[in-house]
Amino acid sequence: MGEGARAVGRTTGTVAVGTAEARRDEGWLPVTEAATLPVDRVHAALRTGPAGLAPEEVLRRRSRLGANAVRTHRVSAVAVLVRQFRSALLGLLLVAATVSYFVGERTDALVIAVILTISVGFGFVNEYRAERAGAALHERIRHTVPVTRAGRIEVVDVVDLVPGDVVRIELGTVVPADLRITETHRLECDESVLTGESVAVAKDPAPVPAGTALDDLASCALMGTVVRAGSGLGVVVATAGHTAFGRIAAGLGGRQGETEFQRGLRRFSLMLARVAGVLTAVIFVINLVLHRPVIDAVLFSLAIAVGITPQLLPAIVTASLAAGTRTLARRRVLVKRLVCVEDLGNVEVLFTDKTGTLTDGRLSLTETLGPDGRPDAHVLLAGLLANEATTGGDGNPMDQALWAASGAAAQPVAAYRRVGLLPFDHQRRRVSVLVDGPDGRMLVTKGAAEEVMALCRDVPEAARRALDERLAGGGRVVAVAARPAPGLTGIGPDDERDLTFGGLLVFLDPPKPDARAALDRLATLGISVKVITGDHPAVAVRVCAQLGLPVAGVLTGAELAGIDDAALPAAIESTTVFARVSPEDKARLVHAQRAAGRDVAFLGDGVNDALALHAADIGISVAGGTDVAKDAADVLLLEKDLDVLADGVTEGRRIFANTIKYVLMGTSSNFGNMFSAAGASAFLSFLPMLPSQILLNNLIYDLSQVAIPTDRVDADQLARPAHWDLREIRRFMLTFGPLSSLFDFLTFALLLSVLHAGPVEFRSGWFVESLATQTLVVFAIRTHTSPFWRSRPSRALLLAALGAVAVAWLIPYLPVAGPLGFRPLPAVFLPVLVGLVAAYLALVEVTKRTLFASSDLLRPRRREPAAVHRRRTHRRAARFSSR
Ligand SMILES: Nc1ncnc2c1ncn2[C@@H]1O[C@H](COP(=O)(O)OP(=O)(O)OP(=O)(O)O)[C@@H](O)[C@H]1O
Ligand SMILES: [Mg+2]
Repeated sequence: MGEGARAVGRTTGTVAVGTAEARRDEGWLPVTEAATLPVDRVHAALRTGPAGLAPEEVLRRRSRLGANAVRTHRVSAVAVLVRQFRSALLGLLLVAATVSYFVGERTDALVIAVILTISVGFGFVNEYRAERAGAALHERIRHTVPVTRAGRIEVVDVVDLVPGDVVRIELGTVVPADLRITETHRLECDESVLTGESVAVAKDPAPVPAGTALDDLASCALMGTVVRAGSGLGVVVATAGHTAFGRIAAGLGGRQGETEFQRGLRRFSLMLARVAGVLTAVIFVINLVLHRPVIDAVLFSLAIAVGITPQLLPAIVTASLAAGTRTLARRRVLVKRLVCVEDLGNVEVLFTDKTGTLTDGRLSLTETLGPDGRPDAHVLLAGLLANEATTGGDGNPMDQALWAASGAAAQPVAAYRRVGLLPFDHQRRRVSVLVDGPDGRMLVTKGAAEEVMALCRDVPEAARRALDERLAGGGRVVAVAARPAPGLTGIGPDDERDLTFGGLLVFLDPPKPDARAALDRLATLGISVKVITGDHPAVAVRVCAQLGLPVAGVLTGAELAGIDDAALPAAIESTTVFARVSPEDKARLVHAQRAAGRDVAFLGDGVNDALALHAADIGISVAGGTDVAKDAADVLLLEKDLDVLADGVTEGRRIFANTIKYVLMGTSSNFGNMFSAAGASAFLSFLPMLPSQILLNNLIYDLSQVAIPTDRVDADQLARPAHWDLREIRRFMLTFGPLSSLFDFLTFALLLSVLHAGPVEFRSGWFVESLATQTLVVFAIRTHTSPFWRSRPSRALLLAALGAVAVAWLIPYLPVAGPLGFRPLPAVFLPVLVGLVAAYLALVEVTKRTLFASSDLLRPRRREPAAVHRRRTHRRAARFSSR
């Protein structure tokens, strides 16, 4: 058990029995109690202060209370091994084989033991490697937060937080522990992960009355929730399992959440297990009625059950996902968790920002226009004054571009002294400064052109015309404006009024040439791309036109405000460009799309994108993006490029398509064969296959399947996301299963009546036939194309399937044939078997056409709200994971 899990375990007891004093002795406070205390009492109780803890004290608390983790990603070989035996079937089989060993059937029991050992070892290696890959992903990802310790601000891994730490949180931050708020600047948190309530909760340092419920704790920020607006400072009062979030996460199980693939497989396995259970009971009874030895009957029926249940499947899916993450890493796409590959495959709608994705992202100043709409170098001065960057190259891209402009050095910036700043924010979309200069004290504003114009007393018609022209040409334009401000000492948003229009700054950010091809690729993947930007609609529309992205409709933030939640999904459906939107709008759009049942990806790199990144099914950011965005994202692109994103989607869908191949194999011949063996045992005077032979058959079959993840996938199976549908799978089973059995009985009839086979020949012949039908059927069902040879399988799959048949054919000639109960087949068997297998495959091929044509295996899924919530909690919890 990891430290986090241990902390969780220990807490549950403490919370139940501990007194407030006892908790203080341990060095933490329940958030409900801390919320009622004044800040200085909280500081005193936790022996901390505004300057934070000393490093030695942090270490002491860390070792006493453990990591601030609710998950562990330590891989324990022992745990993986134990899990291999968790199947009751294997246990029963081992017991039965042991009994059989002592009762007399020594060789058979030994053979069973050997085969089981190989199977278990194989499952172990697969699963262990996949788990290691998953853990390696977690090792590489760090979620950090700025913390004040011993008076200095340092960036600390969230799992290293201890009670008493002083933490700064801002827009988009996931609150890293239960915090008692000490200072706020319009701080609001989205606590829906805990309460299910999506309305943001305003925070304030004042204590709340005793007995206040968790969802009303205005003086605290709760672990796992997201800062929806503003910023603040808080002191950690409780970590890990001592928090409400920690308890919820523990309730979901300490391990990482199951993926939809895995859940689908588990249900599928369960379905097969039920069938196997019934079958086993029936065979057992039949064999008893026929007075066969009990132990033989037990072993035979258990072996059949093992043959039907797909033990290896979950491990193989995890291994495929792990291989997928490696493939993507080579394309410079980093996923934070294995499940992300699967989520990428599910994407139906992509919201993307404009700058850097559709455009180059390198802004350069091209024109400065005066109020008369004509070039005017003087306008640049205002741009340099209302500017948060310095010549050193920090600040936002637009401000940097102004400093980099050719005329910048010549501007008399030095003649002005800044006395106040109202920083840029994505809601206001402007920045203002207060400067003292040759004309006295001035307020200078720079921001979104039409919005700044609206604050001006009077804007010349020529300037408006110039703006419209530049926007239509795809230029990014901001306006500058100013007014004298004698006596003003600081600026608030209300001071940005009665301005005198100063001019326009026009920037060029040309479309990315290769974005066009990437957009086409996303379209063939059935993904609808929507552009979401804080920029002017005309600019976004222009870029779309240049890249060939058809624009169905345009909505601005102001228009969105007038659309209620019920009407929003329809509005989104008919819109391609969302412009002049705020960070909140971005998140609201994502929420609405998800609520309408679509799988949403959001691509963005700014602080203003963090909320939407959290809200999306899969958040994607860029290596060069802001820390908050990178922290919020599930996937990081090392290069901001839509094409690699298309790779990610393809990879996710490829893995799913290949997983379905296993399932269809399992439900067709494999199931049919086991069913036939069971049936045959009722009317034959001997067992149609020995238990050890069934297990060997199953082992070879399993081994041949390992090549499936390498298989090629037809384009039609990649064209849209696919989801599990158990009913469809059952339909396959009820069609292909009996079809396979039909051929088995034909084989039995031929073996017995025409070839006069005795028990040993019968088993040898059927061993080969059953393995050939089980493994070769993959070529027919791996593709919807007919005839199947028009779609080429991967070489590894071809070799594995043919190899399995060859091995089955060879075994009777090997020295092990004796102990295994086989004998070489007479020459006439060969053409007969070849004919049977060919006829079987032909029939599968014909049946598959009708089955695939009417199949809805690719049906879009309906999502249960509870599952969505659970998934989000798992995802949030994954960021608090330690070894
Ligand atoms: N440094 C700045 N000073 C003044 N105004 C700015 C500045 N940066 C951006 N703006 C204005 O605010 C608008 C929105 O910018 P913001 O960065 O919020 O957009 P965004 O959603 O990130 O857009 P994109 O899709 O281009 O990344 C810009 O179109 C511009 O008009
Ligand atoms: Mg941006």
